[in-house]
Amino acid sequence: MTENTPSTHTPEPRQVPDWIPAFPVLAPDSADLPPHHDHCLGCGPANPHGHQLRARRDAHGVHAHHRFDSRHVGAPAIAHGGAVATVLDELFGLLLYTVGEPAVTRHLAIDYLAPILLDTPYTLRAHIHARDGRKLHLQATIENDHAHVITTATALFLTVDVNHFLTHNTPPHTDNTP
Ligand SMILES: CCCCCCCCCCCCCC(=O)SCCNC(=O)CCNC(=O)[C@H](O)C(C)(C)COP(=O)(O)OP(=O)(O)OC[C@H]1O[C@@H](n2cnc3c(N)ncnc32)[C@H](O)[C@@H]1OP(=O)(O)O
Repeated sequence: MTENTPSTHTPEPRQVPDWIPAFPVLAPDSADLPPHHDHCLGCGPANPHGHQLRARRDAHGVHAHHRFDSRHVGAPAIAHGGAVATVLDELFGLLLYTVGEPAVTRHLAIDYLAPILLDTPYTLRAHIHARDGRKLHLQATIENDHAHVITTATALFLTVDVNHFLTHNTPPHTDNTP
């Protein structure tokens, strides 16, 4: 083609890589929600350093039963606050299956009302408190097995389009060696 020949090439629409998950709205049922991707720190089943959180939809939002273990220790026998934050952030991320759109954490606030003990069962719940355009105002709790709320969290997630995840155009890191 010479310099003066008009191009007849039609650009391909931007391809969405298959590692970008769809976010269908899933109905409440007894099935575990799909992970964001296999190596996601919060929910990826193939990430040995991750929390491998498994959550389900319910009438209000999502819930999960979870135990922190020795990988997440802060003070002896107590879960590290950052590990707790990761799991809450993840649970909020799984709420997106009630929204049907990708969104990311803009603000996360946590009240640690009592220590979370390792190797102890907890129930986590999250729901959408309000939506204002792109802004998703989210709330969550962690209860112990006496139904005492020992952690509360709020978050602002902002919906984003798929280009948000294509900025670096690389798939998630799948090599878990340091
Ligand atoms: C791997 C494959 C991908 C898988 C997808 C998985 C997804 C799920 C994964 C889940 C994993 C777990 C989850 C994770 O780990 S998600 C990972 C952690 N989060 C991030 O990396 C996000 C980083 N931040 C950004 O990229 C940008 O800041 C975003 C895109 C979020 C917003 O930048 P953008 O330029 O677009 O927005 P804006 O700044 O114009 O703000 C918009 C509006 O919001 C209002 N506002 C802002 N802040 C606050 C505040 N604090 N209180 C009240 N309001 C606030 C603001 O005034 C404005 O309002 P208005 O003027 O419009 O009225």
